[in-house]
Amino acid sequence: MIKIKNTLLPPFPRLFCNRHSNIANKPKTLNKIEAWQIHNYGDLNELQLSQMRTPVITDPDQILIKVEAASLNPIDKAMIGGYGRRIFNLFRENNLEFPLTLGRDFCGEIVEKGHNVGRSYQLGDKVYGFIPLHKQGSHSQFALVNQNHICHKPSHLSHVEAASIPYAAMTAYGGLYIAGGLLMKDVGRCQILLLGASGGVGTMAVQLLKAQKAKVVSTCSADAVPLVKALGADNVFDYHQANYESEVAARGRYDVILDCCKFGFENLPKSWKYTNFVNLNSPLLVNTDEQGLILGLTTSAGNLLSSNIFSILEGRSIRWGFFVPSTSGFQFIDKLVKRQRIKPVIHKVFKFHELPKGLEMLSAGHLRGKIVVDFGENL
Ligand SMILES: NC(=O)C1=CN([C@@H]2O[C@H](COP(=O)(O)OP(=O)(O)OC[C@H]3O[C@@H](n4cnc5c(N)ncnc54)[C@H](OP(=O)(O)O)[C@@H]3O)[C@@H](O)[C@H]2O)C=CC1
Repeated sequence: MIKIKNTLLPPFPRLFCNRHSNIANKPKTLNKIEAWQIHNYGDLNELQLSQMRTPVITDPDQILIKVEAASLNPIDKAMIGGYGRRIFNLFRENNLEFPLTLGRDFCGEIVEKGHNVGRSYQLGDKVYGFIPLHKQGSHSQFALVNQNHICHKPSHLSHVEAASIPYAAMTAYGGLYIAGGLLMKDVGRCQILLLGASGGVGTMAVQLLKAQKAKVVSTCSADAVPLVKALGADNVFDYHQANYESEVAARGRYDVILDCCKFGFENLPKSWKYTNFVNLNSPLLVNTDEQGLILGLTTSAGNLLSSNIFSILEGRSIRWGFFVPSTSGFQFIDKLVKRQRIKPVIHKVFKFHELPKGLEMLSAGHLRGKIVVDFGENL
């Protein structure tokens, strides 16, 4: 059931937005926009549809977006449970932890901009992009974003399609290119193994790699094999089949194995040869949440070191991959999207007021691409 909570925040001074605003696109009552927020950590029941003031630009690089669509990501559900709170709270503006708006990417329209934002972004422009984890998110009718974290919406995509891409693609980029080291390599000569290629991150990773002519071997469930093949993967193996481990091993050495399904380094068959194994579910944030910053960081460093001790001797390394809010990374992805080398893969679309249903579906797993929330004309 939808719960509505009134959380009218005190207005901040309008320091940086001066004349760059498009009042016509704002809601009639500025004090009453809606956002999905949590007021405590817990389970999905903590999520409430709150009424709040339209966010106000406080940084000259900020842009106010009227959000038209936003995707759902596993991190949204994890953050409802308090995941990452110790580290993210270090960077939150005004130490404002609650109410917390989730949502890490979006597509929408520029309605206001700070005075550092140049002519390349005009009021009324349609853009898509991402929001770093320590910021208030995009599951809100209006959201503040940084001009370095957006690009113009590709004209061939709908707002729902465009919103499905940024966070998942940037996680694939962070895992493969930054943690996996592909930035330093001739990707066309690399062979990559994607574990869990059917999900949000996996479907982006396949397309990113194929756009650069890498050899891509991937695993997924039987029903997703046609999808992953259609995205371009060279070999796709159903991980429920008894012989899949030997089939994967038979393809030879992998420059990177990207784990998009919590497979775990410790569960890798000995027969799989690789240079870098990238885990997208590092224990870093869980350790700091549970043990505090110093002990958590120390434990995490110990975890990483111990899993690497024998690996390094054998010429391979275990790494942690993350979503990285990289401007150049997003520009790289945007180019591939605009050349139609990366296409959106959407599992299901929910309306704004149905967002918790989307998170329930996400929690149940077995996704084939992204769940996206369409904000529609509900302002
Ligand atoms: N560190 C970071 O910054 C980030 C980390 N992540 C993490 O990355 C992972 C991927 O995220 P995302 O793609 O959004 O998640 P999804 O839930 O969209 O995708 C996971 C996919 O893996 C499949 N799968 C499950 N088990 C296996 C298996 N043993 N072998 C092969 N495929 C399997 C699932 O389908 P099926 O079960 O039907 O086979 C599903 O399609 C998540 O664990 C997430 O927590 C995501 C974003 C950022």
